[in-house]
Amino acid sequence: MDGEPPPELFPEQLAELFPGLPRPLPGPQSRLQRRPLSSRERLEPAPGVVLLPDWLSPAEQRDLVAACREWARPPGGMRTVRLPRGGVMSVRMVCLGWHWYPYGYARTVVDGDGGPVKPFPPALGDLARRAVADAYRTADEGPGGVGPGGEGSGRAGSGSAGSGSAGEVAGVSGYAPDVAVINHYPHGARMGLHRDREERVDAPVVSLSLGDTCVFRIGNTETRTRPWTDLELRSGDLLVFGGPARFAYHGVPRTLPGTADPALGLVGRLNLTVRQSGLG
Ligand SMILES: O=C(O)CCC(=O)C(=O)O
Ligand SMILES: [Fe+2]
Repeated sequence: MDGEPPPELFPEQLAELFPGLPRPLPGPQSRLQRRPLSSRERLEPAPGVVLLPDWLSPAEQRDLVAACREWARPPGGMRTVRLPRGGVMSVRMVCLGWHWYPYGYARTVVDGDGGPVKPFPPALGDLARRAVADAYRTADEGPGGVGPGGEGSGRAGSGSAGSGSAGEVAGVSGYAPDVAVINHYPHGARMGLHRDREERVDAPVVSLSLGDTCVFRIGNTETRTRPWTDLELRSGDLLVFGGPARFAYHGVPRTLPGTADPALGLVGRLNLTVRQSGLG
């Protein structure tokens, strides 16, 4: 993640405030298209970006929420993140494996209680590997039934992977995730457009959503401005961005408070991104 401008500033607001600002020409990602916000089909809205709705079963979602509660405990637990220029992120965050702070990785919570970062759980690595395999599975590889829900769920492998097939996406073979960044979005929280760029390798980012629905914006690799695509992410959805989209700007303009299933027992939204740091 980077912080120019601070996360609370959105480029469309900038454009409204300063209508005279020159608009950058669409970059190589100009193929990004607007899609219906609420489609529940497998979606590949841009090369390298794959959304698999309802990838996690309700039981897996509950287990992950319970695990997040444990990971949130001190030391090295859920913290408020301060940005170098004085801003405060509206999400709260806890990391596993490596501690992300603005803007780097450390083994201890250098911008919090100084505690050691909790270990990256092997089970989360397994889940992320399965996520990447499901996301970039080509149509002719068949459903496989390895995703949560298994065969017959009508999800895994249910579409053409297009340019996203595993053989072509950087960092898929030998994918070795070692970091999880867990964000809690209380009502009203959001995350400005940024790139995940503290990692030293280009392996895909795996993102799992729990609780309230959000609007997730994925843009282009060049600028914080359009073209971008808004996707609705609901509890249980898997989003993977890799290959040409690995370093695309992305963010969460808003969550939809109260949309979570009350049975999940979660107020707000949790997002887990699993990454490969390349830090060794
Ligand atoms: O909450 C999300 O869906 C995105 C989180 C994110 O972009 C990040 O943690 O870097
Ligand atoms: Fe991010």
